[in-house]
Amino acid sequence: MQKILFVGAGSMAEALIHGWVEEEVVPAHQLYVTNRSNNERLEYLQNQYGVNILKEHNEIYNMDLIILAMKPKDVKAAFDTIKSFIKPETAILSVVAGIAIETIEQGLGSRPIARVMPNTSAAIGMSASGISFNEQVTQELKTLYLQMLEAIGIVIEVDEDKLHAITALSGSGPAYLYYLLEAWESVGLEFGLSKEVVRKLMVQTIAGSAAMLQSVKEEPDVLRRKVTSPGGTTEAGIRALENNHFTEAISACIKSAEARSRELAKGE
Ligand SMILES: NC(=O)C1=CN([C@@H]2O[C@H](COP(=O)(O)OP(=O)(O)OC[C@H]3O[C@@H](n4cnc5c(N)ncnc54)[C@H](OP(=O)(O)O)[C@@H]3O)[C@@H](O)[C@H]2O)C=CC1
Ligand SMILES: O=C(O)[C@@H]1CCC=N1
Repeated sequence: MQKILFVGAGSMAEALIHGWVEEEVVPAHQLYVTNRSNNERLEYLQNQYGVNILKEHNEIYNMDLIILAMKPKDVKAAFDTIKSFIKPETAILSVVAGIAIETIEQGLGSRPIARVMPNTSAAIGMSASGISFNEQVTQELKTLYLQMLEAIGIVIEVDEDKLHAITALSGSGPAYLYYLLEAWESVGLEFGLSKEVVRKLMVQTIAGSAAMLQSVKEEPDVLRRKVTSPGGTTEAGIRALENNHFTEAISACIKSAEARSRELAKGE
């Protein structure tokens, strides 16, 4: 894989570039970026990570891998711009939520196509990614993709239909946790603690809980019960969550995201 082009240069492209360059998975000089119009953004990525800016569309012909990293609504326009410049052997890796392999085949022709659903923690080597392939992806190419994704976190191969669920769970997942932290932080401030202190406590609490789940190998409900003393503070807190329909809210959150991914697949 000598030359890799990101078509779309936003948050997700940057997270992957950051992770791959930092983890020395792909040298920056092999990475190229292009977008619709924001040249400043391309210059920022060039200055920050040492990647190349694609100068003209003819250069697309030299790419070994094209990573699709635009919003789902922009996919069609991007296909129209790039399709006549892509050579038949060039592989495609799409991070676009909801857009099916079949749609990419229709837009860019029959070729090796993989869909990956990473998350923005790829930037620090902590992505949780799901991946699916079409039949033209060789075992060698699969292995390469899995290595590239394992270098920036964990990766799980699934049937393409399950990517909707992975998008809803771990693709969008960081945003749910940041949203939780926003709420947590504002209560901490209400109690008169400094933002710095609350942040330190919450980050450590989340990291510690995740590490406990990973190392102690007990179910979340067992770990939860160990924190919850009868008649104590946690019990009071959990009761308030129940009274405010916490489980229903989380279930609705993830199911709405999954349903939205399916809508995106239909072009809605
Ligand atoms: N952000 C996330 O956490 C995750 C995102 N994804 C997926 O990654 C994709 C990108 O998301 P994100 O990075 O957040 O989006 P951003 O809005 O940050 O970036 C989108 C990029 O696409 C470019 N673009 C738009 N239209 C075209 C076009 N026709 N040709 C070339 N480039 C184009 C934009 O260029 P310009 O600025 O010039 O308009 C911009 O660089 C989405 O499909 C999303 O589903 C997947 C997993 C997680
Ligand atoms: O919100 C989105 O549609 C994308 C997909 C997963 C995370 N961000």
